[in-house]
Amino acid sequence: MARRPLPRILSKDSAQLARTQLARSRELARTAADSATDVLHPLITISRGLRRLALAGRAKVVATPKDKRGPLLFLAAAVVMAVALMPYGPLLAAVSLMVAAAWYGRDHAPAAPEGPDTARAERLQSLYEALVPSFSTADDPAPLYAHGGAWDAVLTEHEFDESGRLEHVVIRYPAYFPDGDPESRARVERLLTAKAGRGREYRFAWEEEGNRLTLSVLAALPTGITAQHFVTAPGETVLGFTDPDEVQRTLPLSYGEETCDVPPVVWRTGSRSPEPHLLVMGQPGSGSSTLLRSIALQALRHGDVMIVDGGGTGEYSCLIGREGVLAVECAPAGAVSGLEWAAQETERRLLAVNQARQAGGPPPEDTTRPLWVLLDRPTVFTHLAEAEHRTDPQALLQVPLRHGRAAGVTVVVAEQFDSADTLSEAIGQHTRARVVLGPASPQQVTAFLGAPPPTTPPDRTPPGRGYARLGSGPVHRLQVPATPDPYDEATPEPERKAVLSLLPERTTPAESEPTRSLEVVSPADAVPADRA
Ligand SMILES: Nc1ncnc2c1ncn2[C@@H]1O[C@H](COP(=O)(O)OP(=O)(O)OP(=O)(O)O)[C@@H](O)[C@H]1O
Repeated sequence: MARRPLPRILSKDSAQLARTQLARSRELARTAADSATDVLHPLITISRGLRRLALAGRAKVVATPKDKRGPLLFLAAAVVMAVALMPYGPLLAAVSLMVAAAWYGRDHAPAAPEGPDTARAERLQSLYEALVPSFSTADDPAPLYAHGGAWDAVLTEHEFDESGRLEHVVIRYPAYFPDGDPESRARVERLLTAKAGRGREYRFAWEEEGNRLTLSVLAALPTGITAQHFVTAPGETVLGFTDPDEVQRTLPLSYGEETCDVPPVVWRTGSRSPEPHLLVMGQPGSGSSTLLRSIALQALRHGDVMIVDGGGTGEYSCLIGREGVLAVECAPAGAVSGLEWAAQETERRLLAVNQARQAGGPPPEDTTRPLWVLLDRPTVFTHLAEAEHRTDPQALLQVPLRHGRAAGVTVVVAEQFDSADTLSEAIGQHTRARVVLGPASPQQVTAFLGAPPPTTPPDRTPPGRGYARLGSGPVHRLQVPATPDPYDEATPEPERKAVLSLLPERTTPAESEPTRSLEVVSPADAVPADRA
């Protein structure tokens, strides 16, 4: 299989990756050409001078009347003879010729003006002026920023795209600017976003030690990556894809005959994971069910999955009756019985593991297969439970959330922003891996992830686009792989095929399974006898 840096299908979407590589190669070629020119410059000047002298000599001969050419040639020959007979004559003649050639070979073209053209210089000046109120105080004796001051002392690097829009700029700011204060930073970032042009995504990098702020324009993340078999180790789940400079690792992805390497956001689960449970938050239609489906397909490679779907739209029906799928519950009673079983199973595993440890043995086999509990919109059941005075399924999550890590039980919850305050305290406390999808204000992202988004919000947020943060790590931009419901008629054929190819074998005959309605399997029936 041919491996190329980027397939065409991806390069449309991930122009950033391709552009970075192209820019690097261009930069390399330009540097090599510049170095060669520097080394060969004297030689080039002398040859140019010799050529000019030869042309001047020829022109002189042509301009001399024919009757005077004979004496002229005689005179020249006499001079050559005299020089040849003089001590060091040939050497001195050669040196003089080289000096004359070097003089005549000088480049007389006026040097190209350094720095940006007028329009660009005006933009930089306007950016500088806009920053004056933020980066100056009245009592600064030597302000870096002053009205009418020179922008080139503080905007130390700048790049524009072909259309003349600012693409990258490094800004020096005074040491007294409170760059540790989020509100002061946000004010400057808002201002720069407006001045550099809205409608694009910007990353701001504050270098507090050097008092430097770097603004860079980010290309959109690729949206064309479909669900596929990701090359990961057991215990690793790909949440989506991010910027190349954000993570050390890349994953090979296949597109028909081609492959390309894309940087993933990998979430590690299991007994050593510091972030054993995940909470996904977003607006309706932002792609949280799609992310849960993607996680379920990856989890089923090594473990068992139980799904509790409060949305009740049948988005997980493709998983019903598949090997490893213990239950897909979409009714309140089923959700409660499913989660009761999950809590008991967590306790059983915990006890068995503890007993085995005390006996000095390895964990029993029936505790090692990961169990995943995926809940889409659990607050719907909370609301119903309140109305009917029944058990709130969220209350049953306490044990899997608290002890799941040691028992190999992972909980993933997806909820919408408007129901966030109905989520239980245990969910808030124990879900240290977080994803926010769809349109969200910087304040919402900061409150949910515990850190501000590293980029300005995109103008248009496609489904599956957002931010991810694992524990106290950095906030990553994220694009979830397209993992649509294969039974949805609107799903494009290639994506439908991709998802169907990842589904495990059926354990119930296909005829008995409804195509589009939801079947509810009791976990007690579904769990294999040796694990029940
Ligand atoms: N990562 C993605 N790539 C491409 N399309 C996506 C992605 N995520 C979601 N979509 C599309 O966006 C639409 C909504 O997705 P999804 O149902 O997952 O959102 P949701 O947040 O669960 O919304 P709801 O709660 O209203 O069902 C679907 O048509 C889906 O195919």
